[in-house]
Amino acid sequence: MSEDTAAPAPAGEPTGRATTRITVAGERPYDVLVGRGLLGELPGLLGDGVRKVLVVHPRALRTTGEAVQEDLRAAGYEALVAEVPDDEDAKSAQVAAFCWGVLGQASFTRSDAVVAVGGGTVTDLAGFVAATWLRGVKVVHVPTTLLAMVDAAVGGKTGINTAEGKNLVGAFHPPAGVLCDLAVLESLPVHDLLAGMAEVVKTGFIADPVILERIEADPQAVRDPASPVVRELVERAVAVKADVVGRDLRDLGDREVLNYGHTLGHAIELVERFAWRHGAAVSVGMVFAAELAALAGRLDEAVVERHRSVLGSLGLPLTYRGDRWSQLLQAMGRDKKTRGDLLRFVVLDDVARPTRLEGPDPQLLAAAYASISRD
Ligand SMILES: NC(=O)c1ccc[n+]([C@@H]2O[C@H](COP(=O)([O-])OP(=O)(O)OC[C@H]3O[C@@H](n4cnc5c(N)ncnc54)[C@H](O)[C@@H]3O)[C@@H](O)[C@H]2O)c1
Ligand SMILES: O=C(O)C(=O)C[C@@H](O)[C@H](O)[C@H](O)COP(=O)(O)O
Ligand SMILES: [Zn+2]
Repeated sequence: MSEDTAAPAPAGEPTGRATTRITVAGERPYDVLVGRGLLGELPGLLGDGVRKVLVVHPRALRTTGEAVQEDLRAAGYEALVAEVPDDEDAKSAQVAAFCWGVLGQASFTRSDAVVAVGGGTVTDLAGFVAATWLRGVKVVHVPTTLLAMVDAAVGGKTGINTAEGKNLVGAFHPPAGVLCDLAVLESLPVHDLLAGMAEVVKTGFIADPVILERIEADPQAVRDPASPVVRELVERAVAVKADVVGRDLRDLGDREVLNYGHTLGHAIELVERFAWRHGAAVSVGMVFAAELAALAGRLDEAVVERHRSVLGSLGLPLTYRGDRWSQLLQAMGRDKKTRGDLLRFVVLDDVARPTRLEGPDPQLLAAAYASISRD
């Protein structure tokens, strides 16, 4: 992680700190910038040779999307916008086809680019559109939710949902750069900020316990997007993600740890027909994974309780409906970590010691579920 002064925070900004630059290694390394007032950095991340840019934004962020379009036009680009539905409705084959139509009508070539302005649903969709248009054009992400800054915009996993489940269609397509402008978090509803904190907590449990200590020290401070602790948490979580995806872009081994809590989490999202925020479902999924590891004799009960206390202090859910177990089991069978009939879970041996649990006994699974289920 390094600091630079390329885009100093405008006068009056609360932190007054320079921009932090976290480089993600890989075939084409790229930078994640964290700071305030970063939009001027967009042309630098787009790089040379780009003439046309499609700005993809959700309905709720029309003003922001159009402002980015205007900035790009002022910088000499031919900029278009594609407005997509809010929330998970953006991640569908129909919406991807709509974006391909816009790119086709405007004759986008391989040297042109896509810019995603939005939460994780929009970075996933726009990344997938960029991965598939002409078999791959540049994408730059401008994440506008905490979750997208710390997780979805970094690492090149892109995708859409199908009727059968989350992210079942997608591609690995790393961005050319990521701009995390913390000022945009100030309009984010607090429940969305806290949903993003679930993925921050995830990186704490799998790799960086200081994240957990910061939240435990002052759970109220993390509800204020202008607080220095939120910036530190963003930087720490991005650093964990950058390290993991820099070693294993294609999810062939190490990267699976980023799926902690997601086996049950994704199943809950499907059963809830995507009415739950991703982060909320992952919160329950992490408590489940912790209970499973404890029942398997791998994790101390104290660490299980630490899951409940950290996630609970953020107002995140810890339980789910007892009457949905068979539906959840069926959905978990389609998780990407499953091999044949063998369910596989990321579990912890301890904090920052992630491992895998393969093919757990069905009775163990049911017992772990009983410990998180409610009427
Ligand atoms: N590709 C990955 O590695 C990865 C990682 C984690 C999550 N994800 C995906 O990310 C998605 C969840 O992302 P999310 O939680 O950001 O949800 P989201 O994209 O649905 O955004 C949440 C809501 O906030 C609104 N919003 C966004 N920015 C705002 C702002 N600055 N001010 C006010 N409102 C704003 C959006 O319109 C939406 O209604 C899921 O589909 C999940 O699967 C992907
Ligand atoms: O980047 C990853 O790898 C992750 O698993 C991060 C998760 O937070 C994210 O939700 C991801 O989209 C899940 O991927 P999937 O492969 O289970 O669909
Ligand atoms: Zn996730």
